Amino acid sequence: MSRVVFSMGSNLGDREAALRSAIEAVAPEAVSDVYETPPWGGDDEQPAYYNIAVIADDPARTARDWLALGQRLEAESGRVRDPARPYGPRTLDVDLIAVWDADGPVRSDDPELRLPHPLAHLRAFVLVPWFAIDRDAELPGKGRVRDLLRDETVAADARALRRLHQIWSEHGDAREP
Ligand SMILES: Nc1ncnc2c1ncn2[C@@H]1O[C@H](COP(=O)(O)OP(=O)(O)OP(=O)(O)O)[C@@H](O)[C@H]1O
Ligand SMILES: Nc1nc2c(c(=O)[nH]1)N=C(CO)CN2
Repeated sequence: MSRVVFSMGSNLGDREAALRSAIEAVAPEAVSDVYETPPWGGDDEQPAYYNIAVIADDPARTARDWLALGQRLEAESGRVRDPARPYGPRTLDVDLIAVWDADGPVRSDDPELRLPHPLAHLRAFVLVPWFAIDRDAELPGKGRVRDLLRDETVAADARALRRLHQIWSEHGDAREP
């Protein structure tokens, strides 16, 4: 088995369409509503993001496969990287937050794939959508998402998020906003 939690974000172009294409490509088990979130990380001169959390399960895929899929989706969205702005605007960002295989949580220090994602516990735009689709969510090594959301800074950031609308339904009838 291989279960993955993705954080997906977009703040350039048609944000909704970029997220929809990515959702379709991963054949998810659960997808959060869309949240509008202020840019996190200090590069504030850019549009608000649309962020979602996505859970997918595919016994045939390894963590590396999920990474490759995410990177392909980013490229297909037309993402252009600006080395001068590591946290600059992007058409699509697909981050692997955590992956579990048959042996439990996958751990990796490889810069190409760090797991669990080393900054996830600090990011309300990751934790709030994830908690919304899994009340028992746990970030390996950091604890329950429910508890991580109680951190003062994370909680303050969480108050600045705006839940917008549903983007996917398990019955296959993803709704227009
Ligand atoms: N858990 C992970 N999920 C996605 N990419 C990762 C992960 N760990 C390492 N990477 C690597 O990070 C590199 C930079 O990715 P990207 O520019 O999208 O980072 P970012 O999303 O802007 O920043 P952050 O890693 O802080 O979320 C990629 O080349 C990828 O190989
Ligand atoms: N609100 C928000 N801020 C970000 C995001 C993101 O998806 N949403 N992604 C980043 C790099 O992964 C950096 N900052």
